[in-house]
Parts: sequence; C-alpha cells; structure tokens
Amino acid sequence: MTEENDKYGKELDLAVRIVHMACSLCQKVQKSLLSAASRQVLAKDDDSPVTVADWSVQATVSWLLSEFLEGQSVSIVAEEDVQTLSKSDAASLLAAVVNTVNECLAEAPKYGLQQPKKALKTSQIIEAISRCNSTGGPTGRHWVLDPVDGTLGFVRGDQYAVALALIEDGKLVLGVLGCPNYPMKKEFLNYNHQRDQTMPKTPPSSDIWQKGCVMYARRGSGRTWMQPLIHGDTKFEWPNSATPVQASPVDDPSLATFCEPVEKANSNHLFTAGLANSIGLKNQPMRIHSMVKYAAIARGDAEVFIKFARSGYKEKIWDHAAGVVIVEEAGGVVTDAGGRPLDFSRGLKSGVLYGNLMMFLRQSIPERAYSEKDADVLLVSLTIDSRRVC
Ligand SMILES: Nc1ncnc2c1ncn2[C@@H]1O[C@H](COP(=O)(O)O)[C@@H](OP(=O)(O)O)[C@H]1O
Ligand SMILES: [Mg+2]
Repeated sequence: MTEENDKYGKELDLAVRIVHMACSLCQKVQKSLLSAASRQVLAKDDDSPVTVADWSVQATVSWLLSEFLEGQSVSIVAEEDVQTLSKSDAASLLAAVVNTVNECLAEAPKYGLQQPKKALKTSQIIEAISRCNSTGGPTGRHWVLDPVDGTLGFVRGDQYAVALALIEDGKLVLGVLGCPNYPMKKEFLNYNHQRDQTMPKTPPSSDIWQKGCVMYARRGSGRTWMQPLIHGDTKFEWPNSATPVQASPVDDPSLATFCEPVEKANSNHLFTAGLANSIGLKNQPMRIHSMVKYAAIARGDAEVFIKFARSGYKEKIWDHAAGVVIVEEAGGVVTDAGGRPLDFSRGLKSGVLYGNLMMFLRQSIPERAYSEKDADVLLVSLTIDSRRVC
C-alpha cells in the first residue's frame, strides 16, 4: 500500500470501531426507551427531541477519539451541547448518561480498543461532550459527528444513524455511517420496521443479513464498504466482514426510486411529488428517517435523494458529511440544487451553497411553485458515466 493510499488508514480504522460501539450503545438505549413506561425524551430549544443516547454517543466518541489519536489536537464539530445536562433538575438524566457511557466503554475490547482504566467520572463525561464545540472551518482537521441522526426515527423505534466524518482543509476525507436498524439487505427492511403491521413478526433466518450495518469510505478510494453490526459476543473482525457496495446502475428516471425525509416539516412532500412527476420518477418515494437515505443510495436501494427544506432552514454539516463520502465513493453524485458540490469548508454554517436553482427545476416546475428564496433545496442525484440522471 502506498503512503497516499494509507493516508487516513488509522483514522478510518478507529472511526469504524467507534461507530460500531456507538451503534451498540444506541440499540440498548432504543430498546429501553421503547419498553419504558415513562420515555425519557426531551425537547431541545428548537423542539427537536433528544435522548440519553445523543449525549452518551457524543461523550463516548469524543473520549475515544481523544484517547486514541494521542498527540493530535482533536477538533470535533457535533450536534449536542451540555446546557440541558448541566441544569439542576437534570441529575437523573446525567446519571443515566454517565452509566450508559461507562457501560459502552467497558465493551471497548470487543472492538479491539482499550477500555479506560477506571470508569469515567461525571466531570470527565461533561468535559468530553463540551469538547465537541469546534465550529470547523477551511483549515485543519475537524471531525464531524451527528451522534443520533434522525432522533425522531430513533424514539419511534424506526430508522436512525450514527454519522462520523473527517474533514481536512475544508475537504471531506472519510465518512462512517452506522445504521443499526437498516439491515444488510433491503429485503429484510420491513422485519426491522416495527410500525409495519403487515410483515411477519419473526425474520426468516438469523444470519447477518438482517442485522444493521455500518458503511464507510475514504475519499478517493473509489470504494464504499459495508459491514454487519456486531451483535452479542461476536468480536469485531477487520476488515474481513466488509463487502463493497455500489450505487444503482439505473439511469432511467422511470425506473428510479427517490428517497426523502419522513417528516413533512423537514421536506415539502407536495413539492417533491411535483418535482418527481415532472422528471419522470414513477415509483413511490422511499421515506426514511435520517442519513440512512444516504446509505440506501450508496448501496443501490434507491437512486435519488431529494430534500426540499422550508425556506430559511440552514443545513448542518453533520447531517450530510458522512453520507456524502459514502455515496460519492460508491459512484453517486451529491450536489446542491445548483449542481454544485456541497461545501464543507464553511464549518458549522451550512454545507449547502445558495444560489440559483437547477435548470431542470426552472424548466419543469411552474414558476409559482418556487422562488429564489427557496434555494434551500438539497438534491442528491446519481450519475452513471458522469451523466446526471436529474
Ligand atoms: N425544519 C427542518 N428542515 C429540514 N431539516 C431539518 C429541519 N429540522 C431538523 N432538520 C434536520 O433533519 C434531520 C433529520 O433528517 P430527516 O428528516 O431526513 O430524517 C435532523 O437531524 P437530527 O435528528 O439529528 O436532529 C435535523 O438536523
Ligand atoms: Mg441530524
């Protein structure tokens, strides 16, 4: 392996192990949330939900990155802060976070990492969460973390993702996306989809294909890999359990399926239905919470991702960074509505560029359906042989 090829090898290896651990943490919290009589789900200032898992994953990832990237100053841009946790009435919540983090770190050897010599104290955990307050930017190395992306899906027992990416000098260099409820094969999707009453309760067999997955890629490698999530006492195997995935070869819009958010508040379904119709997308949209949509595109379960957020909403880099790398290295193309690559050099500010909408939108959507201020359109499209499908 040349030095260039090996660049970021250590970081990717570590990031994949960490995301596996974080997924396992989330699975435990999701299970207890769904079974608990009183569900410990809080609302943030913007009314979005947050749980023990969000803070616990952030603390765990922050602690592990700092511990195992010794000698590097570790800058992390992540979604959660400690304000709520530090309130005087949050003692039981904080205790639950401390307990969850320590339980997770105790399992580190299963993932080939060393556990802390002693359980972390509350102050160390608060410190690990608050350390993730970097704003990123055009220079230096910045880790970008969404500890639980799609928290709404998470609290509903549905899809969610753990997303970790590394940016160097404003460019994405690696991405890891953990999808604990997204099975290795699309066919098993409904078995994990607890709200679908029509599917049998028991999966047909208990092989790895029905378990969640972790996808990862390194910029420029031309490969995106997928691994089954580690379950029970199974030890993490690297890289034997990984298989390469590719974006779909479908380039006929009438055969393509587009993904979009489940939440109408996050993307205008009426608008996307009109858009889909006008570009000849005939299949029903695949509505999934979280960055699992990027996973679906990267391995060819769907072809297009359209998000049409309300005017004024600023996309956050942690909601896209890991997904963009895995889709692009799998052969897909990710752009904003203007056809430009997403800009991750602007740190906490939107990674999405603003400007004119794409030509095809101008041609096919009636003028009254959008205006220049509707430029908060994010469109992830697939190209085959460098030709845009849409
Ligand atoms: N009004 C809004 N418009 C668009 N996206 C929004 C939004 N409010 C929140 N989001 C983002 O959409 C993410 C969920 O994506 P999706 O709707 O595709 O499942 C949320 O991630 P979190 O759940 O991590 O906060 C949040 O960052
Ligand atoms: Mg998110």
